[in-house]
This record gives sequence, C-alpha cells and structure tokens, in this order.
Amino acid sequence: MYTLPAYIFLAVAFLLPVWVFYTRYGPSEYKGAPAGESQTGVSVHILVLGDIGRSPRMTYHALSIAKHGGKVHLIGYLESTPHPDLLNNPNITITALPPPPRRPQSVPFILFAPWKVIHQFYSLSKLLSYGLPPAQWILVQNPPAIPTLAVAVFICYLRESTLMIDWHNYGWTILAGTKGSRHPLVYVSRLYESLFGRLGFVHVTVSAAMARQLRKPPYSIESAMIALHDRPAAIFQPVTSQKERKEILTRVIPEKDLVPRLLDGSMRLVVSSTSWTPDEDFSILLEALTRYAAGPGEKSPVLAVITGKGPQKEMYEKKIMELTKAGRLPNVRVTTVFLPFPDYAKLLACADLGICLHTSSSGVDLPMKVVDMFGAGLPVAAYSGYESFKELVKEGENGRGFETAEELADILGHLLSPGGQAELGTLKKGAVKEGSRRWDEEWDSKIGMIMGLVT
Ligand SMILES: Nc1nc2c(ncn2[C@@H]2O[C@H](COP(=O)(O)OP(=O)(O)O[C@H]3O[C@H](CO)[C@@H](O)[C@H](O)[C@@H]3O)[C@@H](O)[C@H]2O)c(=O)[nH]1
Repeated sequence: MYTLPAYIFLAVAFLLPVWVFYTRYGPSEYKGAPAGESQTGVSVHILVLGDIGRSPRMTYHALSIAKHGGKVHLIGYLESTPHPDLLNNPNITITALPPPPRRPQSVPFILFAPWKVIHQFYSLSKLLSYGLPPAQWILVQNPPAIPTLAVAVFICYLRESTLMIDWHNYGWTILAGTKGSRHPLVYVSRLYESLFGRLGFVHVTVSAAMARQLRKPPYSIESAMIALHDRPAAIFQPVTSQKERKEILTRVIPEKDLVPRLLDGSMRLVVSSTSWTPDEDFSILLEALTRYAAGPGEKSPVLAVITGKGPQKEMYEKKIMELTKAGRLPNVRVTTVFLPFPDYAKLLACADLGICLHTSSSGVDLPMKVVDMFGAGLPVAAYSGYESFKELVKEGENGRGFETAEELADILGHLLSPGGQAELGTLKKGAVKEGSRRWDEEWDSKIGMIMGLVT
C-alpha cells in the first residue's frame, strides 16, 4: 500500500540531486535571438570529426558565415595546414580536437571501436558543453556520424542550439564498403544514422538525389531539406599565362626535369586528387595508364600527378614503383604529392586533364575534387557509375565518364592525342563555364538566407 509514495520518494531522491547538480554545473544555454531570425549575433559551431585542412566544404561554410559577420568556432582535427583564409579571419576560431586513440595492430577492430567512440564522445561533449560558449547553430558534417551526430543532438538539447546537418554521404554505406553489407556494425550504424539524422532542424545535402533519398526510409526526414551543390572557392582559378604556368610547375612538380616538356606540350599533364581511401580504386588509373602506354600508335608522354594524403597512399606508391620497374609504364611517369592548398589549386589549373576515381558508396554523393578541377578550368575524366554523377559532369560538355580501366585508357588515348585536341578544347571551355558558378552565390541564396545572414 506504500508502493506509490515509495516510488515518488525514490524518484525525487534521485532526480533532485541530478537537477541541483545540473543547474549548478550544467553547461550554459544559448539565450540570443532564435536561429534564422537575426542578422546580427549569428554564432555557429561547425563540427567535423576529420582533418580541418582536408574538409573543404566545412571550410567554405566557415568562410561564408564569417564573411557575412557571423562568428564561427570550427572544430576538428588539425593534421594538415588549414585553408590560409581561415587562419587570419577575426570571425573564425579554430578549435583542435585531441587526436583520437590509434588502434594497436594486435587489438581487433570490434574491441577497439567502442573505446575510440567513448573517447571521442567524451572529448567532444566536454568541449561543446564547457569549452566553448553556447552557439545559435551547430552545423555538423555527416559522415563521420559516430559519435558526432549523437553529440550534436545532445548538445543542441542541453544548450538550446539549433542543429543543421550537412550530409556529404552516409557513414553506414562507407562502412558497408569495407566490412560488407551484412556486418552487424553496418546495421547498427544505419539505425543510428537514420534515428539521430531525423533530429536535425535543417538538412543540407551535396546533391538533389541525396535530398530526395533522405525523405524516404530508413531516414524519413520531414524537416527542411536543401541541396547545396559544391562550387569552387575563389582560390580555384584557371591559369592562362604561360609565364605563370612555368612559375607554378617549377615550384610544385617534384620532377623538375620534366617542366620544359610540359611547357612546350611534348608531355601531357594529368592530375588526380584523393584522400587515398578504399572507395577510390587507383588500380583502375594504373591499369589505364599501362594500357595507354602499351596501346598502338605513337603516344604523347604523360606525367600523372596524384595529390592528397590518406591511408592507402603507401600501398599504391609501392604498386607504382613495381609497374615502373617492370617497364610497364614506358613514357609515363606517375608521382604522388601533398601540396599546400594554394599550390594544389594552381597545379590543377596547369594540367591538361583531371582524373576522378570517386565511386559513391551511397550512389548519391559527389566528389569535391571535380568541383575543384572545374574551378581551375580543368576538364575531367571521371568514374560515372552512380546516380548523382550527372548532377556534376555533363558528358561531352565538361568531361567524360568511364566505368572500367579500358574505357579510361581509350579516353586518355583520344584526349591526349593530336586528334583529340579539338574535343579537349571543347571540354575545357565547358569546365571553365561550369567552374564560373561559384560557392558564394549558391551558399548566400540558400544557407545564408536560412541563417538570417543574407536577406
Ligand atoms: N591541401 C591539399 N589538399 C588536397 C590535396 N589533394 C587533395 N586535397 C583535398 O582533398 C580533397 C579530395 O578529397 P576526397 O576525400 O578524395 O573526396 P572529395 O572529392 O573531396 O569528396 C568528399 O567530399 C564531398 C562533399 O564535399 C562528399 O560528397 C564525398 O563523399 C567526399 O567525402 C580535395 O577536394 C582537396 O580539398 C593536396 O595535395 N593538398
């Protein structure tokens, strides 16, 4: 008969100290104007669980918000030098996350993963609760989704911030690519991403196809959804003067002896850019280059420069060395570099053709590198076997699509030969045209309006 009062007593005895503790020591709440309703005092925490220097889209969000007077805390790992404009912008503060724990080879992934997630959850929650002032908005990049989405939802609830999720892709489809679609973690990750994803107030996507997909199960998102296509930032510009081309190539290309041949056109320059992740199969490019080199007729010598940093770099460097030593790449030199961002942008502008091996794990994301290439006036040969491809590359207008090494070898054989120069010129014009549509216009009219920074 005393059961109910006893339960009430126990509930009060438990909840009262929690409430007292929370009101005394809990994080402060955001008390400014509601999100989107004020042009002044807009504050945004931009959160990416990746290297800030290799997160161009989040960098551009930060620069756009700052340009319109908003205050930004950009939170992520500091592994490479961030975009130079971030460093001296008075409206942007970069907050570095402590590096995540590294898995010792002897510890299996399944045991290590929970520890890494707990470490990241703790350091992110601590920083966002107590290390930074409350913000009007939290803008989070997805993926990585675990644990960022959950932390962002939790902090928005505690601090009264408004959550905007920028969907670059899905974490679970990337995981399925490495672990197989039946792995239990893939199932958990899909469930997690669709449940927490639903709690965003505004959703931004990299393609229209992704925006359509997020409306359907398993995501079934009903809140505001905006497709914001990547566009090149101002740092990517075509280079037309031969003097500038010479200065850039001499500074940037490791093989200095090849520069005169690149300048007089007797050797062609192709560039590919990557994060060296397993979703980009560089053996397609290597096989295409060996086919190109072995193909009939006289071939223009080629220098292929692959830019970027990432986990599979060393593995492919070994393959490149083996192919070269075995004499399978006559007249073709393949080299890898990681450049300061402004030099990366300039190198693209000096090339004859850009190569993109991005394969979309979800079928609906798009490669930022192609956007960079168009900004630099560089036409592309790009892997085309996914749904959203046509939102970016227009076949025969600004690039060519391929699905196999054989097709890529044919494209190289044609576009780098004297007979292919007219087509390459047409594609270049198309790339310059596509690249002239810039990030600022796209961002101001969509995100700027929603955040109340642009009227
Ligand atoms: N500083 C520097 N950056 C480089 C270099 N080479 C490549 N990068 C950076 O690395 C990027 C390429 O990274 P990837 O991971 O290969 O993918 P992505 O083409 O950028 O596409 C990613 O972003 C899209 C949204 O913006 C996503 O939709 C997609 O899934 C993927 O995550 C380039 O755009 C560039 O910013 C280099 O030498 N130096």
